[in-house]
Order: sequence, then structure tokens, then C-alpha cells
Amino acid sequence: MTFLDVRGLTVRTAEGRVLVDDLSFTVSGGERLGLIGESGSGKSLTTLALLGLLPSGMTATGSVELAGTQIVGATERALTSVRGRDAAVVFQEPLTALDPLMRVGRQIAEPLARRRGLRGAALRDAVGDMLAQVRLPEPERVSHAFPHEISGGQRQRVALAMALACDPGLLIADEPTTALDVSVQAEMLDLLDTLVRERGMAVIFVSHDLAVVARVTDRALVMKDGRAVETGTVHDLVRSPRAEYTKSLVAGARRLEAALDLRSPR
Ligand SMILES: Nc1ncnc2c1ncn2[C@@H]1O[C@H](COP(=O)(O)OP(=O)(O)OP(=O)(O)O)[C@@H](O)[C@H]1O
Repeated sequence: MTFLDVRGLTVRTAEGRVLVDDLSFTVSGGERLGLIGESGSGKSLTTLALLGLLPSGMTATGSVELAGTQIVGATERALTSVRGRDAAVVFQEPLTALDPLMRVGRQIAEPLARRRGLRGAALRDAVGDMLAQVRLPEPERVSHAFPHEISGGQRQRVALAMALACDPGLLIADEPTTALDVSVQAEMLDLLDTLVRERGMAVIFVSHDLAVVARVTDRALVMKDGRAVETGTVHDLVRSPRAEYTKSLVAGARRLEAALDLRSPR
């Protein structure tokens, strides 16, 4: 069943410059879609438009139907009820999602209290449970820490716990591993993969890196200059890319892989 139906989505600046141009795609319940393209291709603005989070001055036209709610032109009240419940987002930089002055445990508690009505001991248990699910070591310490007192990888896990807290049908992950140390990137990808699989959640995974998209999604939409260039299964896109731009992405990924092979003769 279609969970997200995007038709003719167009994003314009206040001056009328088109940044996302007539984009259409669907995501079924439990499906994983990769949005791939170079920097500036419109991936982030697309994901922001899906939750009515575009920067002020920008406007969206077309249709974005998320779990039966029309997002384009929706009131702030309607958007508030959709965010977190039907879809949640994890951004590249976890500090954008976290309040620097609030202890981590309280930040995770907030959506649990607001959406699931949990209080007292039940709320404390639920926070502990979320911290354990995102495999944060020393959950007691992390829960009492302020965001700046934990590592970047731990902050991203906290942001993921907040996004998953209300069991949304769709998780939007916008370059969730790009800002992390290489050593923790793979761990974070595996964690995300496991948690969304366990929950049967749909995912939109945004990345400029084809290898990363191939790891966590089944299908990908390739974007360039705000437009969809090509869409297909990751397997088909890699084996037989049709558009010139997709070919160059695949060739770039292969070159990188070859370079890494040369570096590790073991
Ligand atoms: N607040 C803004 N005001 C004006 N133009 C913007 C704004 N945000 C983004 N843009 C422009 O919109 C285009 C698409 O940006 P977007 O951030 O969606 O690209 P992206 O594919 O996500 O790139 P990246 O991987 O670097 O995040 C770019 O040309 C960018 O310069």
C-alpha cells in the first residue's frame, strides 16, 4: 500500500527560482527508497518539503500525500500531528535536532510523553528502552548528559532514538552518517538498517554516496539539478544505468572501490 505519494512536487524560492522541479515518486509501507545525487541536486529540500519544513520564503506546489494527509498547503496544526507520528527525520548533523540546554533523557522523553501519554516510571522505562535499542552504552550516564557531553556518534544515536520514539511509518534519514567519523559510520548504518527492518518501517535515505544507498535501500531515485534523472532498483541502476549522470555516479563508485582494493592487498 502506498504510504507516501509525491506528485509534481516543485519547490521555489521567494524570487521564483525553481530548486525542485516537478518531482514524482511513491514509497510503499515498509519500502526503502534512496535519494541520490550530488550536492545541490535538491535532495534535502525534497525531504524538508515532505514534512512541511521548508525554509521560510520557499514554497512548495504539487501534491505530497503522507499516510492520507496532504502536506502541501497544510496548516501548521495538521503538520504538527503528522510529524513524528507518520514520518520522522534524522538530519546529517544531530545537533540540529537536539536542544543544547536539555539533558538527553528529557529530550527523548518529550515525544514519548506527548505522543504516547507516558508519565513517571513508565516514561523513565521507555526512555531507557529507547537508549538500549539504539545501543548506547552507559544509558544512565548518557541520559543525564547534555548533548555536548557525548560524542558525535552517540548524539546521532540519540537523534535516531527520538525519531523512532513514536514508531513512525516512515523514517527520513538525510545523510545520517556523513558527519560521523568513518569508524562509526558503518556501525550507524547497520543499526539504522536493523531498527527499521525490525519495525517494518519505510525509509527515505538521502545520500550522495551510491555505495551507502546500495547498502540500506532497495530502490533509488537519482536527482540532478532538482529533477529526477532515473529511478529503479539499486541492482539495475548499478548493473545497467541508463542516464549519463547515473553512469558517471556508478563509474565514480567503482573507481573508489578499485582504489580501495589496491590499497588493501591482504
Ligand atoms: N535556504 C535556501 N535558500 C536559497 N537556496 C537554497 C536554500 N537551501 C538550498 N538552496 C539551494 O537549493 C538547491 C538544492 O539544495 P539541497 O540542499 O536540497 O541540495 P542537496 O542535494 O541536499 O545537497 P547537499 O547534499 O549538499 O545537502 C541548491 O542549489 C541550494 O543552493
